[in-house]
Amino acid sequence: MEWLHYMLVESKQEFLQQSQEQLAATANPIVGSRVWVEDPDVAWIDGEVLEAKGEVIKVLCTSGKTVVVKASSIYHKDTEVPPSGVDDMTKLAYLHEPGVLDNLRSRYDINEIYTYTGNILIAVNPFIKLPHLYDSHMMAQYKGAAFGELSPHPFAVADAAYRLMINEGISQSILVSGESGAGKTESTKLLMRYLAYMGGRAAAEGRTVEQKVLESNPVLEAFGNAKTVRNNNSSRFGKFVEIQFDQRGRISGAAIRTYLLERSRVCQVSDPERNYHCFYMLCAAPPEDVKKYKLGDPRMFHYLNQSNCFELEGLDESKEYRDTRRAMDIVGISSEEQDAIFKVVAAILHLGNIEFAKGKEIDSSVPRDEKSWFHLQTAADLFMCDAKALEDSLCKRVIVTRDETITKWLDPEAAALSRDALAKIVYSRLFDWLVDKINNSIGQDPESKSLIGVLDIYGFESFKTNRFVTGTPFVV
Ligand SMILES: Nc1ncnc2c1ncn2[C@@H]1O[C@H](COP(=O)(O)OP(=O)(O)OP(=O)(O)O)[C@@H](O)[C@H]1O
Repeated sequence: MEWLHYMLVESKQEFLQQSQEQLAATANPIVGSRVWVEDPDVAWIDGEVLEAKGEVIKVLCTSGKTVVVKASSIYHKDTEVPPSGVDDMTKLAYLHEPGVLDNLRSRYDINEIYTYTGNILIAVNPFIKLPHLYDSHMMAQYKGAAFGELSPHPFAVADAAYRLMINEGISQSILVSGESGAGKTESTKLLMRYLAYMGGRAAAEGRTVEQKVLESNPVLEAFGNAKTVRNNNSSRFGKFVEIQFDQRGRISGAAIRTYLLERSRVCQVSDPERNYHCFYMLCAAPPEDVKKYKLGDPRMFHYLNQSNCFELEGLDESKEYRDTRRAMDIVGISSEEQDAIFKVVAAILHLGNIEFAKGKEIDSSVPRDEKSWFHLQTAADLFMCDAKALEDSLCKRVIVTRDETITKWLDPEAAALSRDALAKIVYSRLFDWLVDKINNSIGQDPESKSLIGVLDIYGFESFKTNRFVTGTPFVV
């Protein structure tokens, strides 16, 4: 039950207050009552209290095991819950962790992946396609239905936000939060699809704003997504999509704001993860492009071969390259601009292959061998800059004081760090440029009356030891 995510439409106050009151429900369990106790294998297991002596409680678990636990570590079990669970967890007598997880599991077992907690929607990732849940017939059903009248669904959340915006004239936001791989990006797309359905214009009016927003996804994913331990297509950036509406509630513009791109991934990848998708797809481009950018097998490149994962099951990188190019055409990135983008991507790979050795001066460095000189020259050609200037920027540091400018040599380790810093900054500028380009193509409406924002805050990973701080966890 680890793939959960939460969507919040309005205030979280009510939920927090209620859960705090109900957490206190464990006091004084009596003999014969049903309780939850922690279990090392299944997280929580239910059982019956056999003995209660002050703080010490003896419980006969449903697994047949008898355990002795502290009164403060057990939770009452709600025996009134139907076997298929409840569709809104505020209906549970006890809103504590074992109760919530048990209810989500009961619903998941009958293929109900969505559950409310008041106006929060909780989704459990099904990891299988459920097209019947998201078709136009389903959207028609949720249109105008009161929140809670139909089964829990992202369309109901989007519908409630849309109606509040129209009826009260106030802009709304929907927060999509959860751990990596929980399904936030998929849910964000569903929310946008529904908002497009409600506020969309007729197809006869040409390519619509909502089409453009959805069409920009493959471009953003190629440059901002990567395979992680949890998710083969993990978004490594946060995204706030702002859909703007006119007086009549029709979509009039949109903007995508991105933040916190995980820059360290450009030059540091751990097994079995991968770098950003665009690097691998460029290595699998048609031979003329591979030749033009002096690329080849991804195993040749330091920024890719720190991990042993190069391919993704079921993914044809050369097709991904063609699809990304096509998506770039659609969002209005010209073929000259596309060439410039991929030159930068290739240059970063060459940059990563420059190694440094000690130079003649004390604590200085120079590219190590013929191979490093080749990659330096190629990176400079692709960046369209002078190779000597690039070498100096890696091997020297310029310090400007009030009175003078001092040039300091860097030793081989410092030069390698300076190379990685350049790769990261260039990549993140490229990403920002792409987002600007997409926004120009979608078009914002400075006159818009109100907007609905969808925040997809990317997943935090809960490892035993967190190597990188990848984002700020949200507490819902
Ligand atoms: N509603 C759904 N129906 C079917 N499959 C889903 C659904 N939601 C998620 N998935 C599956 O789970 C995978 C991971 O989902 P998604 O990329 O949306 O996660 P995420 O929370 O955005 O992760 P990250 O924070 O790492 O970007 C998807 O590629 C898809 O295969």
